Amino acid sequence: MKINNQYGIPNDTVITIAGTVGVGKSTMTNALADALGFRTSFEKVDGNPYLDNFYKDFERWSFHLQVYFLAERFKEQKRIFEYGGGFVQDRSIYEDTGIFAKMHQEKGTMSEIDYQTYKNLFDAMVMTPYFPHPDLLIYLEGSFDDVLERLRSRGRKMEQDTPIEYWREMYNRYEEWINNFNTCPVMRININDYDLFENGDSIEPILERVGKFVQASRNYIKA
Ligand SMILES: Nc1ncnc2c1ncn2[C@@H]1O[C@H](COP(=O)(O)OP(=O)(O)O)[C@@H](O)[C@H]1O
Ligand SMILES: Nc1ncnc2c1ncn2[C@H]1C[C@H](O)[C@@H](COP(=O)(O)O)O1
Repeated sequence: MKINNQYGIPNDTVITIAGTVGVGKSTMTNALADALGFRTSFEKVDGNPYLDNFYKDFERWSFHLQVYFLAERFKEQKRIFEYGGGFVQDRSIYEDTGIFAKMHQEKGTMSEIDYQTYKNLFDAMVMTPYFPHPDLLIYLEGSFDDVLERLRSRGRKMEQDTPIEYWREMYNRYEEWINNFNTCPVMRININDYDLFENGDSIEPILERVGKFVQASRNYIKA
């Protein structure tokens, strides 16, 4: 096991960043990958052939979008595996089903049949012993108002045009989801506890915590 950093984080570690839309996952992904010399895996928003249409008509496009995201994330998973790890990933695959697909099914914007088809596919591809889970899921959390402010400041039109209730519903679901998530180790970070723009050094304590988490979970697996 090779380690090229002072935090004791092995070079083959896979870290995934989870959290609601706009909370700061992409920014954190870049900061951690830069600090560790890791590769990044981003979800593509530009060039996503369904996303714009989805926001205009959930019922029509939710199944298509979920299948698209699943295929994209699975391809990324394969790439991560082929490189032998050393990645920071923007959004976990678990949020697709645990948050998005479930929410649309329960709100009636994805039919029960479509949801079951999607869920069967997801379980067959992901929830199997052959699918490598990340070493650590970093969950970013903050107040709803702070997240909304970030969403506004980012200014993606399709998200701005979506009613605030959508983001509130998602925010509440995220809190419940993370409290019950146990597929891989979780480290929670409050977005008020660091500032990657004004104080680049605030990544340091995060890296130290990541090192401790990864070592503890690898020792646990070995024992
Ligand atoms: N630590 C931070 N402090 C202040 N603003 C941030 C921070 N991280 C992200 N942002 C801003 O919040 C918005 C959403 O961040 P982003 O990383 O794109 O979120 P996500 O990937 O979770 O959707 C962007 O405008 C980004 O510049
Ligand atoms: N699985 C998904 N279903 C619906 N919408 C999704 C899914 N994954 C991501 N999205 C949307 C939400 C945002 O508008 C963009 C990008 O997400 P972000 O949290 O900003 O990285 O895609």
